[in-house]
Amino acid sequence: MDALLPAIKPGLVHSPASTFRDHAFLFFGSGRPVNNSNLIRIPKIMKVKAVAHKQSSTASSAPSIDFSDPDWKSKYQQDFEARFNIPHITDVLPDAVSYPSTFCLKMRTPLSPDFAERYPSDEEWHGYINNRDRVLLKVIHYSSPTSAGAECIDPDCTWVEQWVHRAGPREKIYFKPEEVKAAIVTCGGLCPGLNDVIRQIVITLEIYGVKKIVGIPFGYRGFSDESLAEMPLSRKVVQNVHLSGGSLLGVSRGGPSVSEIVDSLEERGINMLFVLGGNGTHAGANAIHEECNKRQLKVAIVGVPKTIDNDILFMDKTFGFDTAVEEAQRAINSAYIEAHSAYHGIGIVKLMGRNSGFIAMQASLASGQIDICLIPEVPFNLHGPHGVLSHLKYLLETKGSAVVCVAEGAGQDFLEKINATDASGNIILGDIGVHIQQETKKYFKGIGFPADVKYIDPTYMIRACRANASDGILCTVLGQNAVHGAFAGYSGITVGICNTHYVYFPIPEVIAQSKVVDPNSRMWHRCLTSTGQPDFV
Ligand SMILES: Nc1ncnc2c1ncn2[C@@H]1O[C@H](COP(=O)(O)OP(=O)(O)OP(=O)(O)O)[C@@H](O)[C@H]1O
Ligand SMILES: O=P(O)(O)OC[C@H]1O[C@](O)(CO)[C@@H](O)[C@@H]1O
Ligand SMILES: [Mg+2]
Repeated sequence: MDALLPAIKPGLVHSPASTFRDHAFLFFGSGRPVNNSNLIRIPKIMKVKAVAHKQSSTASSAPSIDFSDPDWKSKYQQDFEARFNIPHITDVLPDAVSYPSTFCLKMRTPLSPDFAERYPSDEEWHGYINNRDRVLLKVIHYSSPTSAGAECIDPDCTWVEQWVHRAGPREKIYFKPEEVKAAIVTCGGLCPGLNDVIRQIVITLEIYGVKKIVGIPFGYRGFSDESLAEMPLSRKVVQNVHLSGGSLLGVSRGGPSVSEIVDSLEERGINMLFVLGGNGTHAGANAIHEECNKRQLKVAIVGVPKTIDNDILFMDKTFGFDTAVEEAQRAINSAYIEAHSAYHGIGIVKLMGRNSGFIAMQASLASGQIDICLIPEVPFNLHGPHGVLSHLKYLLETKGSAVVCVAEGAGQDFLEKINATDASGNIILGDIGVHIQQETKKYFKGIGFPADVKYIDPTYMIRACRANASDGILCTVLGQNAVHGAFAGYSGITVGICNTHYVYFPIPEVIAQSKVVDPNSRMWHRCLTSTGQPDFV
């Protein structure tokens, strides 16, 4: 162990929970920023917007783990269990009554005479999830902090099991279907699969026996804008909505305050709210959940993470991401063909990804046509002997053409700050794609080296399409599980896929930071292997 120490750069790392529960942990590993972990070093590039600064944080005064304490591991695990505990309506309403579930897996049809009264409660086989079922959050046991991508809690990289709650239907439900008014709202930007999730939520609610289901139009705005009427939803209404992209309900950024939203929930008699959105939307959902608790309302608030950026912590992926990556292939292939067919052709493609380079990285990997992939997490120079431009010259000299894929959040330091935010408080970014295009043209003109530069920005095309099959399945499972979570009485939770299993997370844990690409991960290394690009610093 001692021999390893010089290679280890421990940093004080705040876990996502530290934002909420005054904890911090030492991180041992390669010393590079890590992500997708319960141990997070906050990278410099992180643009933490309203999500984080609207939450209270006392993390800076947090204690760290004392590894000389022989019980540190069990204390860590207890803390973890507490952090990932999922809030339940009985936490604030201890007298809330439960009922046998009306979700019956053996029911042939909701109208079948055999099962008109649902399954008898003494039925042995039921297919329900036990509340104590758990899923392992981390499945790799790194034997050393120097293992690629290692995420270690202590200097010995001790194996610490971290369990999260398994999603699915429970035997006991806390809402009588006939007393439920469920609402669905879609917020933030578009994402392939929104309609698939809406559809599955409606279908599953009906299977439980819910009759009152409505859509709130245009995101949170729909709660306050009186000109926007609720949209009644049923299996019939949503039957084919997944065949097109976008959101049946519409989306928006910004909107009313949390207390206005909860006033509106009360006025409308909504006691189940399904919130589809990204980090910002989930921050809102959690605040709505807390406000409902404060008012002692029996309301279940359940999120479904939506983002093509794939920037939500702890999840294998978010719905829409796969489709966006797939759609990006068209743009990359066009850039490749243009570049390849031109004399000294250079194709540049900009892809979405405000804080995270997942789309750019995966699209580059998938296409096999990218020579240079630039993401927000990995600093680079454009100019200078090790810069992107001189590598482009080398590529033109050796291969005759080159293709660059750049994430929208990359290289923001090169651009003048716009100092503006959108309606939700997200920082408006400068256009790195146009900047690289201009600098590339200038550079080759300056050195008198012919180069034919073509720029493609498929921005909205990669998210305004319908979900592919893989995302369609993910949306189906997430949508169904969202309803199971609400009926089971959980609130302030979100659903996710974790090591291929489906789980519930408490919302604050997944939005504490944006998930980012770990420059020390195997996946980024694979991307570098595939492109063959050098370091640009
Ligand atoms: N910290 C917050 N507290 C309460 N509401 C918030 C917060 N941050 C954002 N919201 C609200 O959530 C909604 C969506 O936020 P935002 O526009 O940031 O999209 P998002 O959910 O992060 O999705 P995307 O990935 O498309 O950006 C907006 O209506 C916004 O007002
Ligand atoms: O133009 P809009 O709708 O604000 O959305 C743009 C943003 O949406 C996202 O796709 C998802 O958050 C970001 O990558 C991008 O910056
Ligand atoms: Mg966001």
